[in-house]
Amino acid sequence: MRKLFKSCYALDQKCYEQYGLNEDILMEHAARGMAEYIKGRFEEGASVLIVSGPGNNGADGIVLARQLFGAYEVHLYMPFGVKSPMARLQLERVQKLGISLCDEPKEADVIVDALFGAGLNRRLDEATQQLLHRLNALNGFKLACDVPTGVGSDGRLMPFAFDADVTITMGALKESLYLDESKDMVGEIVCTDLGVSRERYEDQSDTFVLDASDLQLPIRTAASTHKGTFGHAAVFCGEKEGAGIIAGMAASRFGAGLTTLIVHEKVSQPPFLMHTTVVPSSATALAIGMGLGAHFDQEFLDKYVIKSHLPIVLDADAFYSKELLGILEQNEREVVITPHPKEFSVLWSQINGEEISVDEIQCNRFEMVRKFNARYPHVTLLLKGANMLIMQEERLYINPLGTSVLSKGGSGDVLSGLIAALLAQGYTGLEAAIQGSLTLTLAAQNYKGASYAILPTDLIDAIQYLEMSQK
Ligand SMILES: NC(=O)C1=CN([C@@H]2O[C@H](COP(=O)(O)OP(=O)(O)OC[C@H]3O[C@@H](n4cnc5c(N)ncnc54)[C@H](OP(=O)(O)O)[C@@H]3O)[C@@H](O)[C@H]2O)[C@@H](O)CC1
Ligand SMILES: Nc1ncnc2c1ncn2[C@@H]1O[C@H](COP(=O)(O)OP(=O)(O)O)[C@@H](O)[C@H]1O
Repeated sequence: MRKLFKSCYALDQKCYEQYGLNEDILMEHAARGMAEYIKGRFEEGASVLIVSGPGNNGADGIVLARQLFGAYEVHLYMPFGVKSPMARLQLERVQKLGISLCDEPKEADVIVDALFGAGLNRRLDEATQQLLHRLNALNGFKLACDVPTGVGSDGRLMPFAFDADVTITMGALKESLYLDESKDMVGEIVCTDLGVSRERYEDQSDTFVLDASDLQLPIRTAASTHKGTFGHAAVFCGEKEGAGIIAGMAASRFGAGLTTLIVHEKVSQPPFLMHTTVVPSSATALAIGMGLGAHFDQEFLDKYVIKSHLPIVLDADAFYSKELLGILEQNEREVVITPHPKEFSVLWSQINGEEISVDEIQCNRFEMVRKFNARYPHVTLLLKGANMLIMQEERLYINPLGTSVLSKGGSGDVLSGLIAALLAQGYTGLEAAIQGSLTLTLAAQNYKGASYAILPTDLIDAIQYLEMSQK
């Protein structure tokens, strides 16, 4: 897993004050990171259009032009002139080298966006939007310097943004690159160092990006075991019984020794799942909310869910029930909640009486998750989305490994089942949420069918092969 930062301003300051570096050195390395990437992908002689803005993001682009000039066919386009002292200095240097500016953007093998980076501080005007439109329409490979123009430092997408194939980000990873809204624009994210190693550049952080290598499957190592060794997941099956059945199948596939569906009446579950009308005394974890509706009366929920001490996953319809949300106050219990943004909006209104739209949540995903955590630090919140956010006790993890393959009814039910399986096997809420989410996304990546075709059962099937694909 890698550290993530809101902004790199303080980290740059540390380079100046503690390591005696200066802007010039940092910039030279920023550009070198981009140059190395281009050299690794494109033969000498390839054409590179660099579109530079007036600030230090533009200055990075000008330095790149200098570093590539001679070996590559460099076109430097600077539609807004220079404003920052570093941009002015870098422009003087390239002019001495004989690089002249071009009058308009033109097709090239590589298109570099160095218009605005971390300093974007207001809406892009019409002319800049038009320019981005033109750049996005070019066929060349698109590289964004630090942050694609149009992705604000708070992660909000302007009406228009550069559509990068790769973003070479400077020094450390930034939160703005990992908002759902940015996911289509940033492309691959590559972090380059700025003259000191990543370890020396970065400070403490309580925010992390998860990698595939963080996956730890519930692999069985002991030999003298029986099914009770691996816990008993009890999954509530409500009005839409399919949701509970999918979650139960995922729980069984992910290693719960036993899985029981809690039902009112017989459901058409697969033969390896049991069903009962009460929670079995051997249960070690509960999952409730998927397709629940108003299936169980309050007395039943009170007895078997709210007054239970068992670790629990709350999902979907659970967020519409003030009584079930009372579980959030149970400080001694392992509680994982897995809302998607609409459910988070409902949850927020239930716990705070404050209405917040899905759009507002999506623009402020990190902030909203942190606000929730400030109130319920012991609860593990997993906010679903293109990049899932997971937070407990002031530590925030982001899983960027999901794909649109997962945008299909039932994927979230699989996730609840995976988390319930791990809770049943004794994982903490945080570990269960992290590992369940990694498993869901990696199973989706391993799916070999067409991107539109997956079924929740395909995801569940893919889980059995993760162990082999990890080796
Ligand atoms: N230690 C360092 O400094 C390092 C910095 N590095 C690089 O510097 C980048 C940050 O540079 P930066 O701070 O100069 O900001 P940048 O993104 O160029 O934008 C500011 C300029 O844009 C303008 N402007 C803003 N919004 C606008 C809008 N909507 N529409 C129009 N104009 C707008 C703004 O104008 P003003 O507000 O002053 O009127 C100002 O002129 C960073 O992303 C990285 O690439 C690396 O080299 C590593 C070391
Ligand atoms: N485009 C996407 N990229 C990454 N993950 C996605 C994408 N679309 C959906 N997901 C993931 O799939 C799951 C869908 O959950 P949810 O909407 O609750 O489904 P359901 O309730 O129908 O089972 C979530 O974990 C979400 O993060």
